[in-house]
Amino acid sequence: MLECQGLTLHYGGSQILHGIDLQARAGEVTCVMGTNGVGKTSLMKALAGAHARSDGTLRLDGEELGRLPAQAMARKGLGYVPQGRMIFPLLTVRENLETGFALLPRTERRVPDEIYELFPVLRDMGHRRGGDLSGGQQQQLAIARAMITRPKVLLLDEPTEGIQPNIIQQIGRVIALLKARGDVAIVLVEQYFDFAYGLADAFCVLKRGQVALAGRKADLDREVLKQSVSV
Ligand SMILES: Nc1ncnc2c1ncn2[C@@H]1O[C@H](COP(=O)(O)OP(=O)(O)OP(=O)(O)O)[C@@H](O)[C@H]1O
Repeated sequence: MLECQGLTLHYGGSQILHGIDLQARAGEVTCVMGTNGVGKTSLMKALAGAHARSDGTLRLDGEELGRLPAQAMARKGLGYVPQGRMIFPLLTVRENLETGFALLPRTERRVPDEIYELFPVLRDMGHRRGGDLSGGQQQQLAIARAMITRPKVLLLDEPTEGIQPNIIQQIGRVIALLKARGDVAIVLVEQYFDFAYGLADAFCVLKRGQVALAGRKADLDREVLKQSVSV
């Protein structure tokens, strides 16, 4: 389980996150929601070590994680799929996957069969350049690359952004399959309410850098939740 408490974050002099508490359990999807600019991406960056938090504690399976840089966070088990996917457009699909190897011991540097079972399109397109893939395929590649390091936590920042509605379902299926494995805690930033509601087990709604509403899906009223994330 990933637990953060009292997390704060600044960009220079401006404070963006004001004491966020969040828990994400293995085998569950914890959905971070909120309107544009409330700090969702900043929270993901802080969890991934992509931008250092200013304060607050972070624990993974009970182990306290200091303010580690992104590579060290990844080694600890935090897999991060940033907004915009950040795949390498000129590298092939296979090479993009292999960039995840840097974090693994030499003996474990191979793409597990399971990755291709989850994302068959990546096997078929192994020699194509990342930049030639569709948005949905790139998103699958970005998730697969994060899975190469066998993370305990998968941080997904708006995986449906800029993707055609029919492909969004494919992404949803992949997230549901990863959740069903039971060993990964998925933290999902998502704007599409129905998509998020279908996948989530728990919610954390942000407003101006603070938690406005949080809880388990079963304990939250759907309409109240929907209202809290609408503009
Ligand atoms: N590198 C940065 N330097 C300064 N301010 C930033 C930086 N990145 C984000 N911000 C500001 O921090 C606030 C929160 O941004 P953030 O991207 O975390 O929000 P968000 O909820 O993810 O928004 P969106 O839904 O639009 O992606 C915004 O006011 C944004 O302008």
